[in-house]
Amino acid sequence: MTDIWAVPGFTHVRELGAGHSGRVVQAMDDLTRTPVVVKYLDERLWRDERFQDRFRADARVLARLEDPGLVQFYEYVESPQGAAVITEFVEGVSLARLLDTQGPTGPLAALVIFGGSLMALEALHEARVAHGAYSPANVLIDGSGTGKLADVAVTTGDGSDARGASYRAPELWDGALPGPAADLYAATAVFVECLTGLPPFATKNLSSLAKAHRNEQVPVQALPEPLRALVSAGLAKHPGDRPSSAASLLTALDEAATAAYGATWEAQGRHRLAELAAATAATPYAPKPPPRDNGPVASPRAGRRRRRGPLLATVALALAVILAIAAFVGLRARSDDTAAPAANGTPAPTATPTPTATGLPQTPAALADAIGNAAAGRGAANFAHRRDACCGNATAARGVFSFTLAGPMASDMTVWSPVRRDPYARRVRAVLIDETTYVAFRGWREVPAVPRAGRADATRVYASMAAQARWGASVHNILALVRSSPEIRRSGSTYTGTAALADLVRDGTVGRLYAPFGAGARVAFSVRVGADLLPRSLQVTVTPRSGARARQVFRTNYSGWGRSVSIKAP
Ligand SMILES: Nc1ncnc2c1ncn2[C@@H]1O[C@H](COP(=O)(O)OP(=O)(O)OP(=O)(O)O)[C@@H](O)[C@H]1O
Repeated sequence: MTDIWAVPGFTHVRELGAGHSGRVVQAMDDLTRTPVVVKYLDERLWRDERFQDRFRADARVLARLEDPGLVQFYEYVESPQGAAVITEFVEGVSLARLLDTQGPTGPLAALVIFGGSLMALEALHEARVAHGAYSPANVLIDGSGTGKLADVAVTTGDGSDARGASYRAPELWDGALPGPAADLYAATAVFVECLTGLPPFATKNLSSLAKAHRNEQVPVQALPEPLRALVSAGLAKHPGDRPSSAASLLTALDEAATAAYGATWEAQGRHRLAELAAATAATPYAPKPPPRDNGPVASPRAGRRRRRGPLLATVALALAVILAIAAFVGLRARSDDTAAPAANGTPAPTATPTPTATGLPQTPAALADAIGNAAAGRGAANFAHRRDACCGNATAARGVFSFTLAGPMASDMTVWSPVRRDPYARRVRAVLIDETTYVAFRGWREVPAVPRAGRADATRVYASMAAQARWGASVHNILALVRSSPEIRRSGSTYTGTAALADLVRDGTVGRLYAPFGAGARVAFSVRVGADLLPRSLQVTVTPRSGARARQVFRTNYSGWGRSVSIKAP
C-alpha cells in the first residue's frame, strides 16, 4: 500500500493533503537538507501500465527541464510498494485556495496568472510534455505573486478526475490523450474563473458538463470586453482552432492587456496577486473533499461564491486587508525557505530576524543601498537564471557568483539553451572573471569581452550567452533597475517598478544587457527580498517598442547567500 511506504532518503515533515492523484507530503532531503515535496501516487495510477510508460518518458524530460514557472521536478521513484514523484517545495498557496477564500482576482492579477502559466506551458510544450491536468489546484502562488505549475503529467488522462472536469477540453471528453491544445483550453478556463469566480460552464453533473464543453457557446458577455477575444480563442471547441502555441496566445494576451490597461499592467497585476496570496495564506482554510467521481462537478467554490452577498463581500474585503498585513509579516519571516534550492543542493543560511515593516526601505535609492550592502556583506550566492524570448535567444544558466559593490561579479556557471533541438542546448561550463570569459566547449578556451571580427563559433556563442546570464543575474542589475525606477511599490517582501531604459543603457556594467532593445523599450521588474534584504528572486520584462512579439523575460532565483566560493580562471 502506498500509505505505509515511505521513499528512503527523505524525512517526512508534514502531510500537505491528498488529491485525486495521490497523497502529498512535505519532506526534507536527508542528504542535501533541501525541503521537497513527495507525492505518493494513487494506486490507480502506479498500477496503470500505460500511465507508467508515459510518465517514465516524461520524467526523463522533466528532470532536465528548469523553468521558474514550473515546480522543479527532481525524481521519480518506483518500488514494489508504490511510486512517488519528488519535486521542489513551494512556500505559497494554491490558486484553488486563493479563489476559494478571496473570490475573483480582478483582471490584472488574472492576466498575470494566465500569462505566467502560458510561459511555463510553452517551456513544457517545447520539451514535448503536456501538463494534462491544469487546474487551479495545480497552480501554486508564492509570496511574490509568481505562479508555478505543479503535478505536470501526473494524470491518466482518462477523465476520472471529477474536479478537473470544469477545465477539460472537448477532445478529452471524446477520449483523446491530453496535448498542448488541451492545456491552452484548461488555462483559458481557469482564466475565466479568475475573472468571474466561476469556470466557463458551471453545471451540475458530468454529462451536462461534457455537453457544454462540446457544444455550448463560450459565455464571454460577463468578461471585460478587451479580454473576450482571448477567451474565445483559447476555448475554441476544436483544438486546431485554438492558438497554435502557448507563446502565440501569450503574445495576444500581452497586446490585449497593454492596450486595455496600459504599460504597467503586469507590475500592477503582480502586486495585486501578491496581496491576494498574502491574504489567502492568513485565512483559515479547510478544503472540501473532492467530489465523488460521478457526482456533481461544478467547482466546489461555485455554490459558495454565488451565494455571497454584497455585505459579505465588503466584510471579506476588509478582513482580507487586515489579514494581508498580518500575513506580510509571516511571509517575510518564512521567505528564506522559499529560495530556490542551491545549485549544489545546499539550503540558504538561516535568516536574520525580521525587521519591522516601518524599518523597510521606502524609496528606490534606499532600497538599492540596502540590497547592495546586504549582498556585499554576504559576498556570494547561488543563482538560477533564465531568459525567455518570444523568438529564439533563450538562455538558461545555473551557478555561483561572487559580488562586491565595486567590481563586476565573477561567475562560475553552467549555461545552455533551454530550447529543444537548439544547437546550443548542450550544457557547457563557463567561468567569467572581469572582462574575460572562459568556456569549456571541447576544452577550455578564453574569449575576450570584445570578440575579434569573424564568424561566431560555438565557443563565442556560449560566451555571449554566459555574459548575458552573468549580468542578467547580477546584483548590479537589481541595483541599476531599482535606482532607475522613478518609484517602487512594495507588497510583502516584493518590490516592483518600471525602470528607465536610457539610464540602464548608460550603466557601465549592465548597460550592454539593455542596449540592444533600443529606445522606447519598456522595462518592468519585480524583486523579492528576504528578511535580511538579500535578493531571493528577480523578474524583468523588457518589451521593445515593436511590441509583445519581441518581449523578453529574465528570471533569476538566488539562494545560499554567504557561501564561501573561490572563482579562479581554469
Ligand atoms: N510542490 C508543492 N509545494 C507546496 N505545496 C504543494 C506542492 N504540491 C502540492 N502542494 C499542496 O499539497 C496539497 C495537496 O496537493 P495535491 O496535488 O494532492 O492536490 P490536488 O491538486 O487538489 O490533487 P490532485 O491534483 O491529485 O487531484 C495542496 O494543498 C497543494 O497546494
